[in-house]
Amino acid sequence: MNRTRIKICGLTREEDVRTVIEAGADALGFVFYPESPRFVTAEKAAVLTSAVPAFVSTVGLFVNASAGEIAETVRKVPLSLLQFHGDETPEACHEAAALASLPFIRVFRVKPDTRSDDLIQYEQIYRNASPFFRGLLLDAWTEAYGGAGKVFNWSLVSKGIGPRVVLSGGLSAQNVAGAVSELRPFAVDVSSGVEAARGIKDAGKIHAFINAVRKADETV
Ligand SMILES: O=C(O)c1ccccc1N[C@@H]1O[C@H](COP(=O)(O)O)[C@@H](O)[C@H]1O
Repeated sequence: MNRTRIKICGLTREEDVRTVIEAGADALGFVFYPESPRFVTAEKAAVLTSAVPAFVSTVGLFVNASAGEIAETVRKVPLSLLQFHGDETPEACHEAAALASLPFIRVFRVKPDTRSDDLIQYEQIYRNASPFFRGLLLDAWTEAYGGAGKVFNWSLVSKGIGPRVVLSGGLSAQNVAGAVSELRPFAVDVSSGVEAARGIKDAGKIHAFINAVRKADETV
């Protein structure tokens, strides 16, 4: 049986962190992008991550932050992985990851004219640029960089999109099983689809999302 890894992103409250851990997510995401409604300061994230047990990952999401800013955050918050969700070049990702001594994933924001070859090329560029690179995260292209709850056209990417690909963009308990069976990503990542309001998670939606992934895992 496949076991799709699950990341729940955009956590801002201790009760939501507890719910996500109890529900069995593999990774928790914290948004260090000041323009996001889910933004948390490093000080707040340090409190939120203190409740995270061993073997559950903590992911720091950044949008066009400098290597120095990221290193400063990492000094205060125990993060396992960096997520670059802006326009960061391969060199910028490598510099920040090396300074922070942390691996990273890089977003590819899928547009209507994206082709499978574009993903393969992009993946190779980042892989060649840095030993800290751990894979691509696919999201729908939006002006706001991410967290918009927007689904991209999955048929633009091939089935079995890659051993390390993280799928995101408008996922929810309603559509995630289809995504897992259709694309077989290594992991799925959700923010808007498990919220009651921006930055406020909904425990029922979190449990429904994780149950839907686990049920789909039984069929692939
Ligand atoms: O969550 C945000 O506010 C955010 C801001 C800027 C860049 C990315 C952001 N979130 C990430 O976007 C994708 C898709 O989220 P959604 O499920 O469609 O809401 C996901 O990887 C979030 O981690």
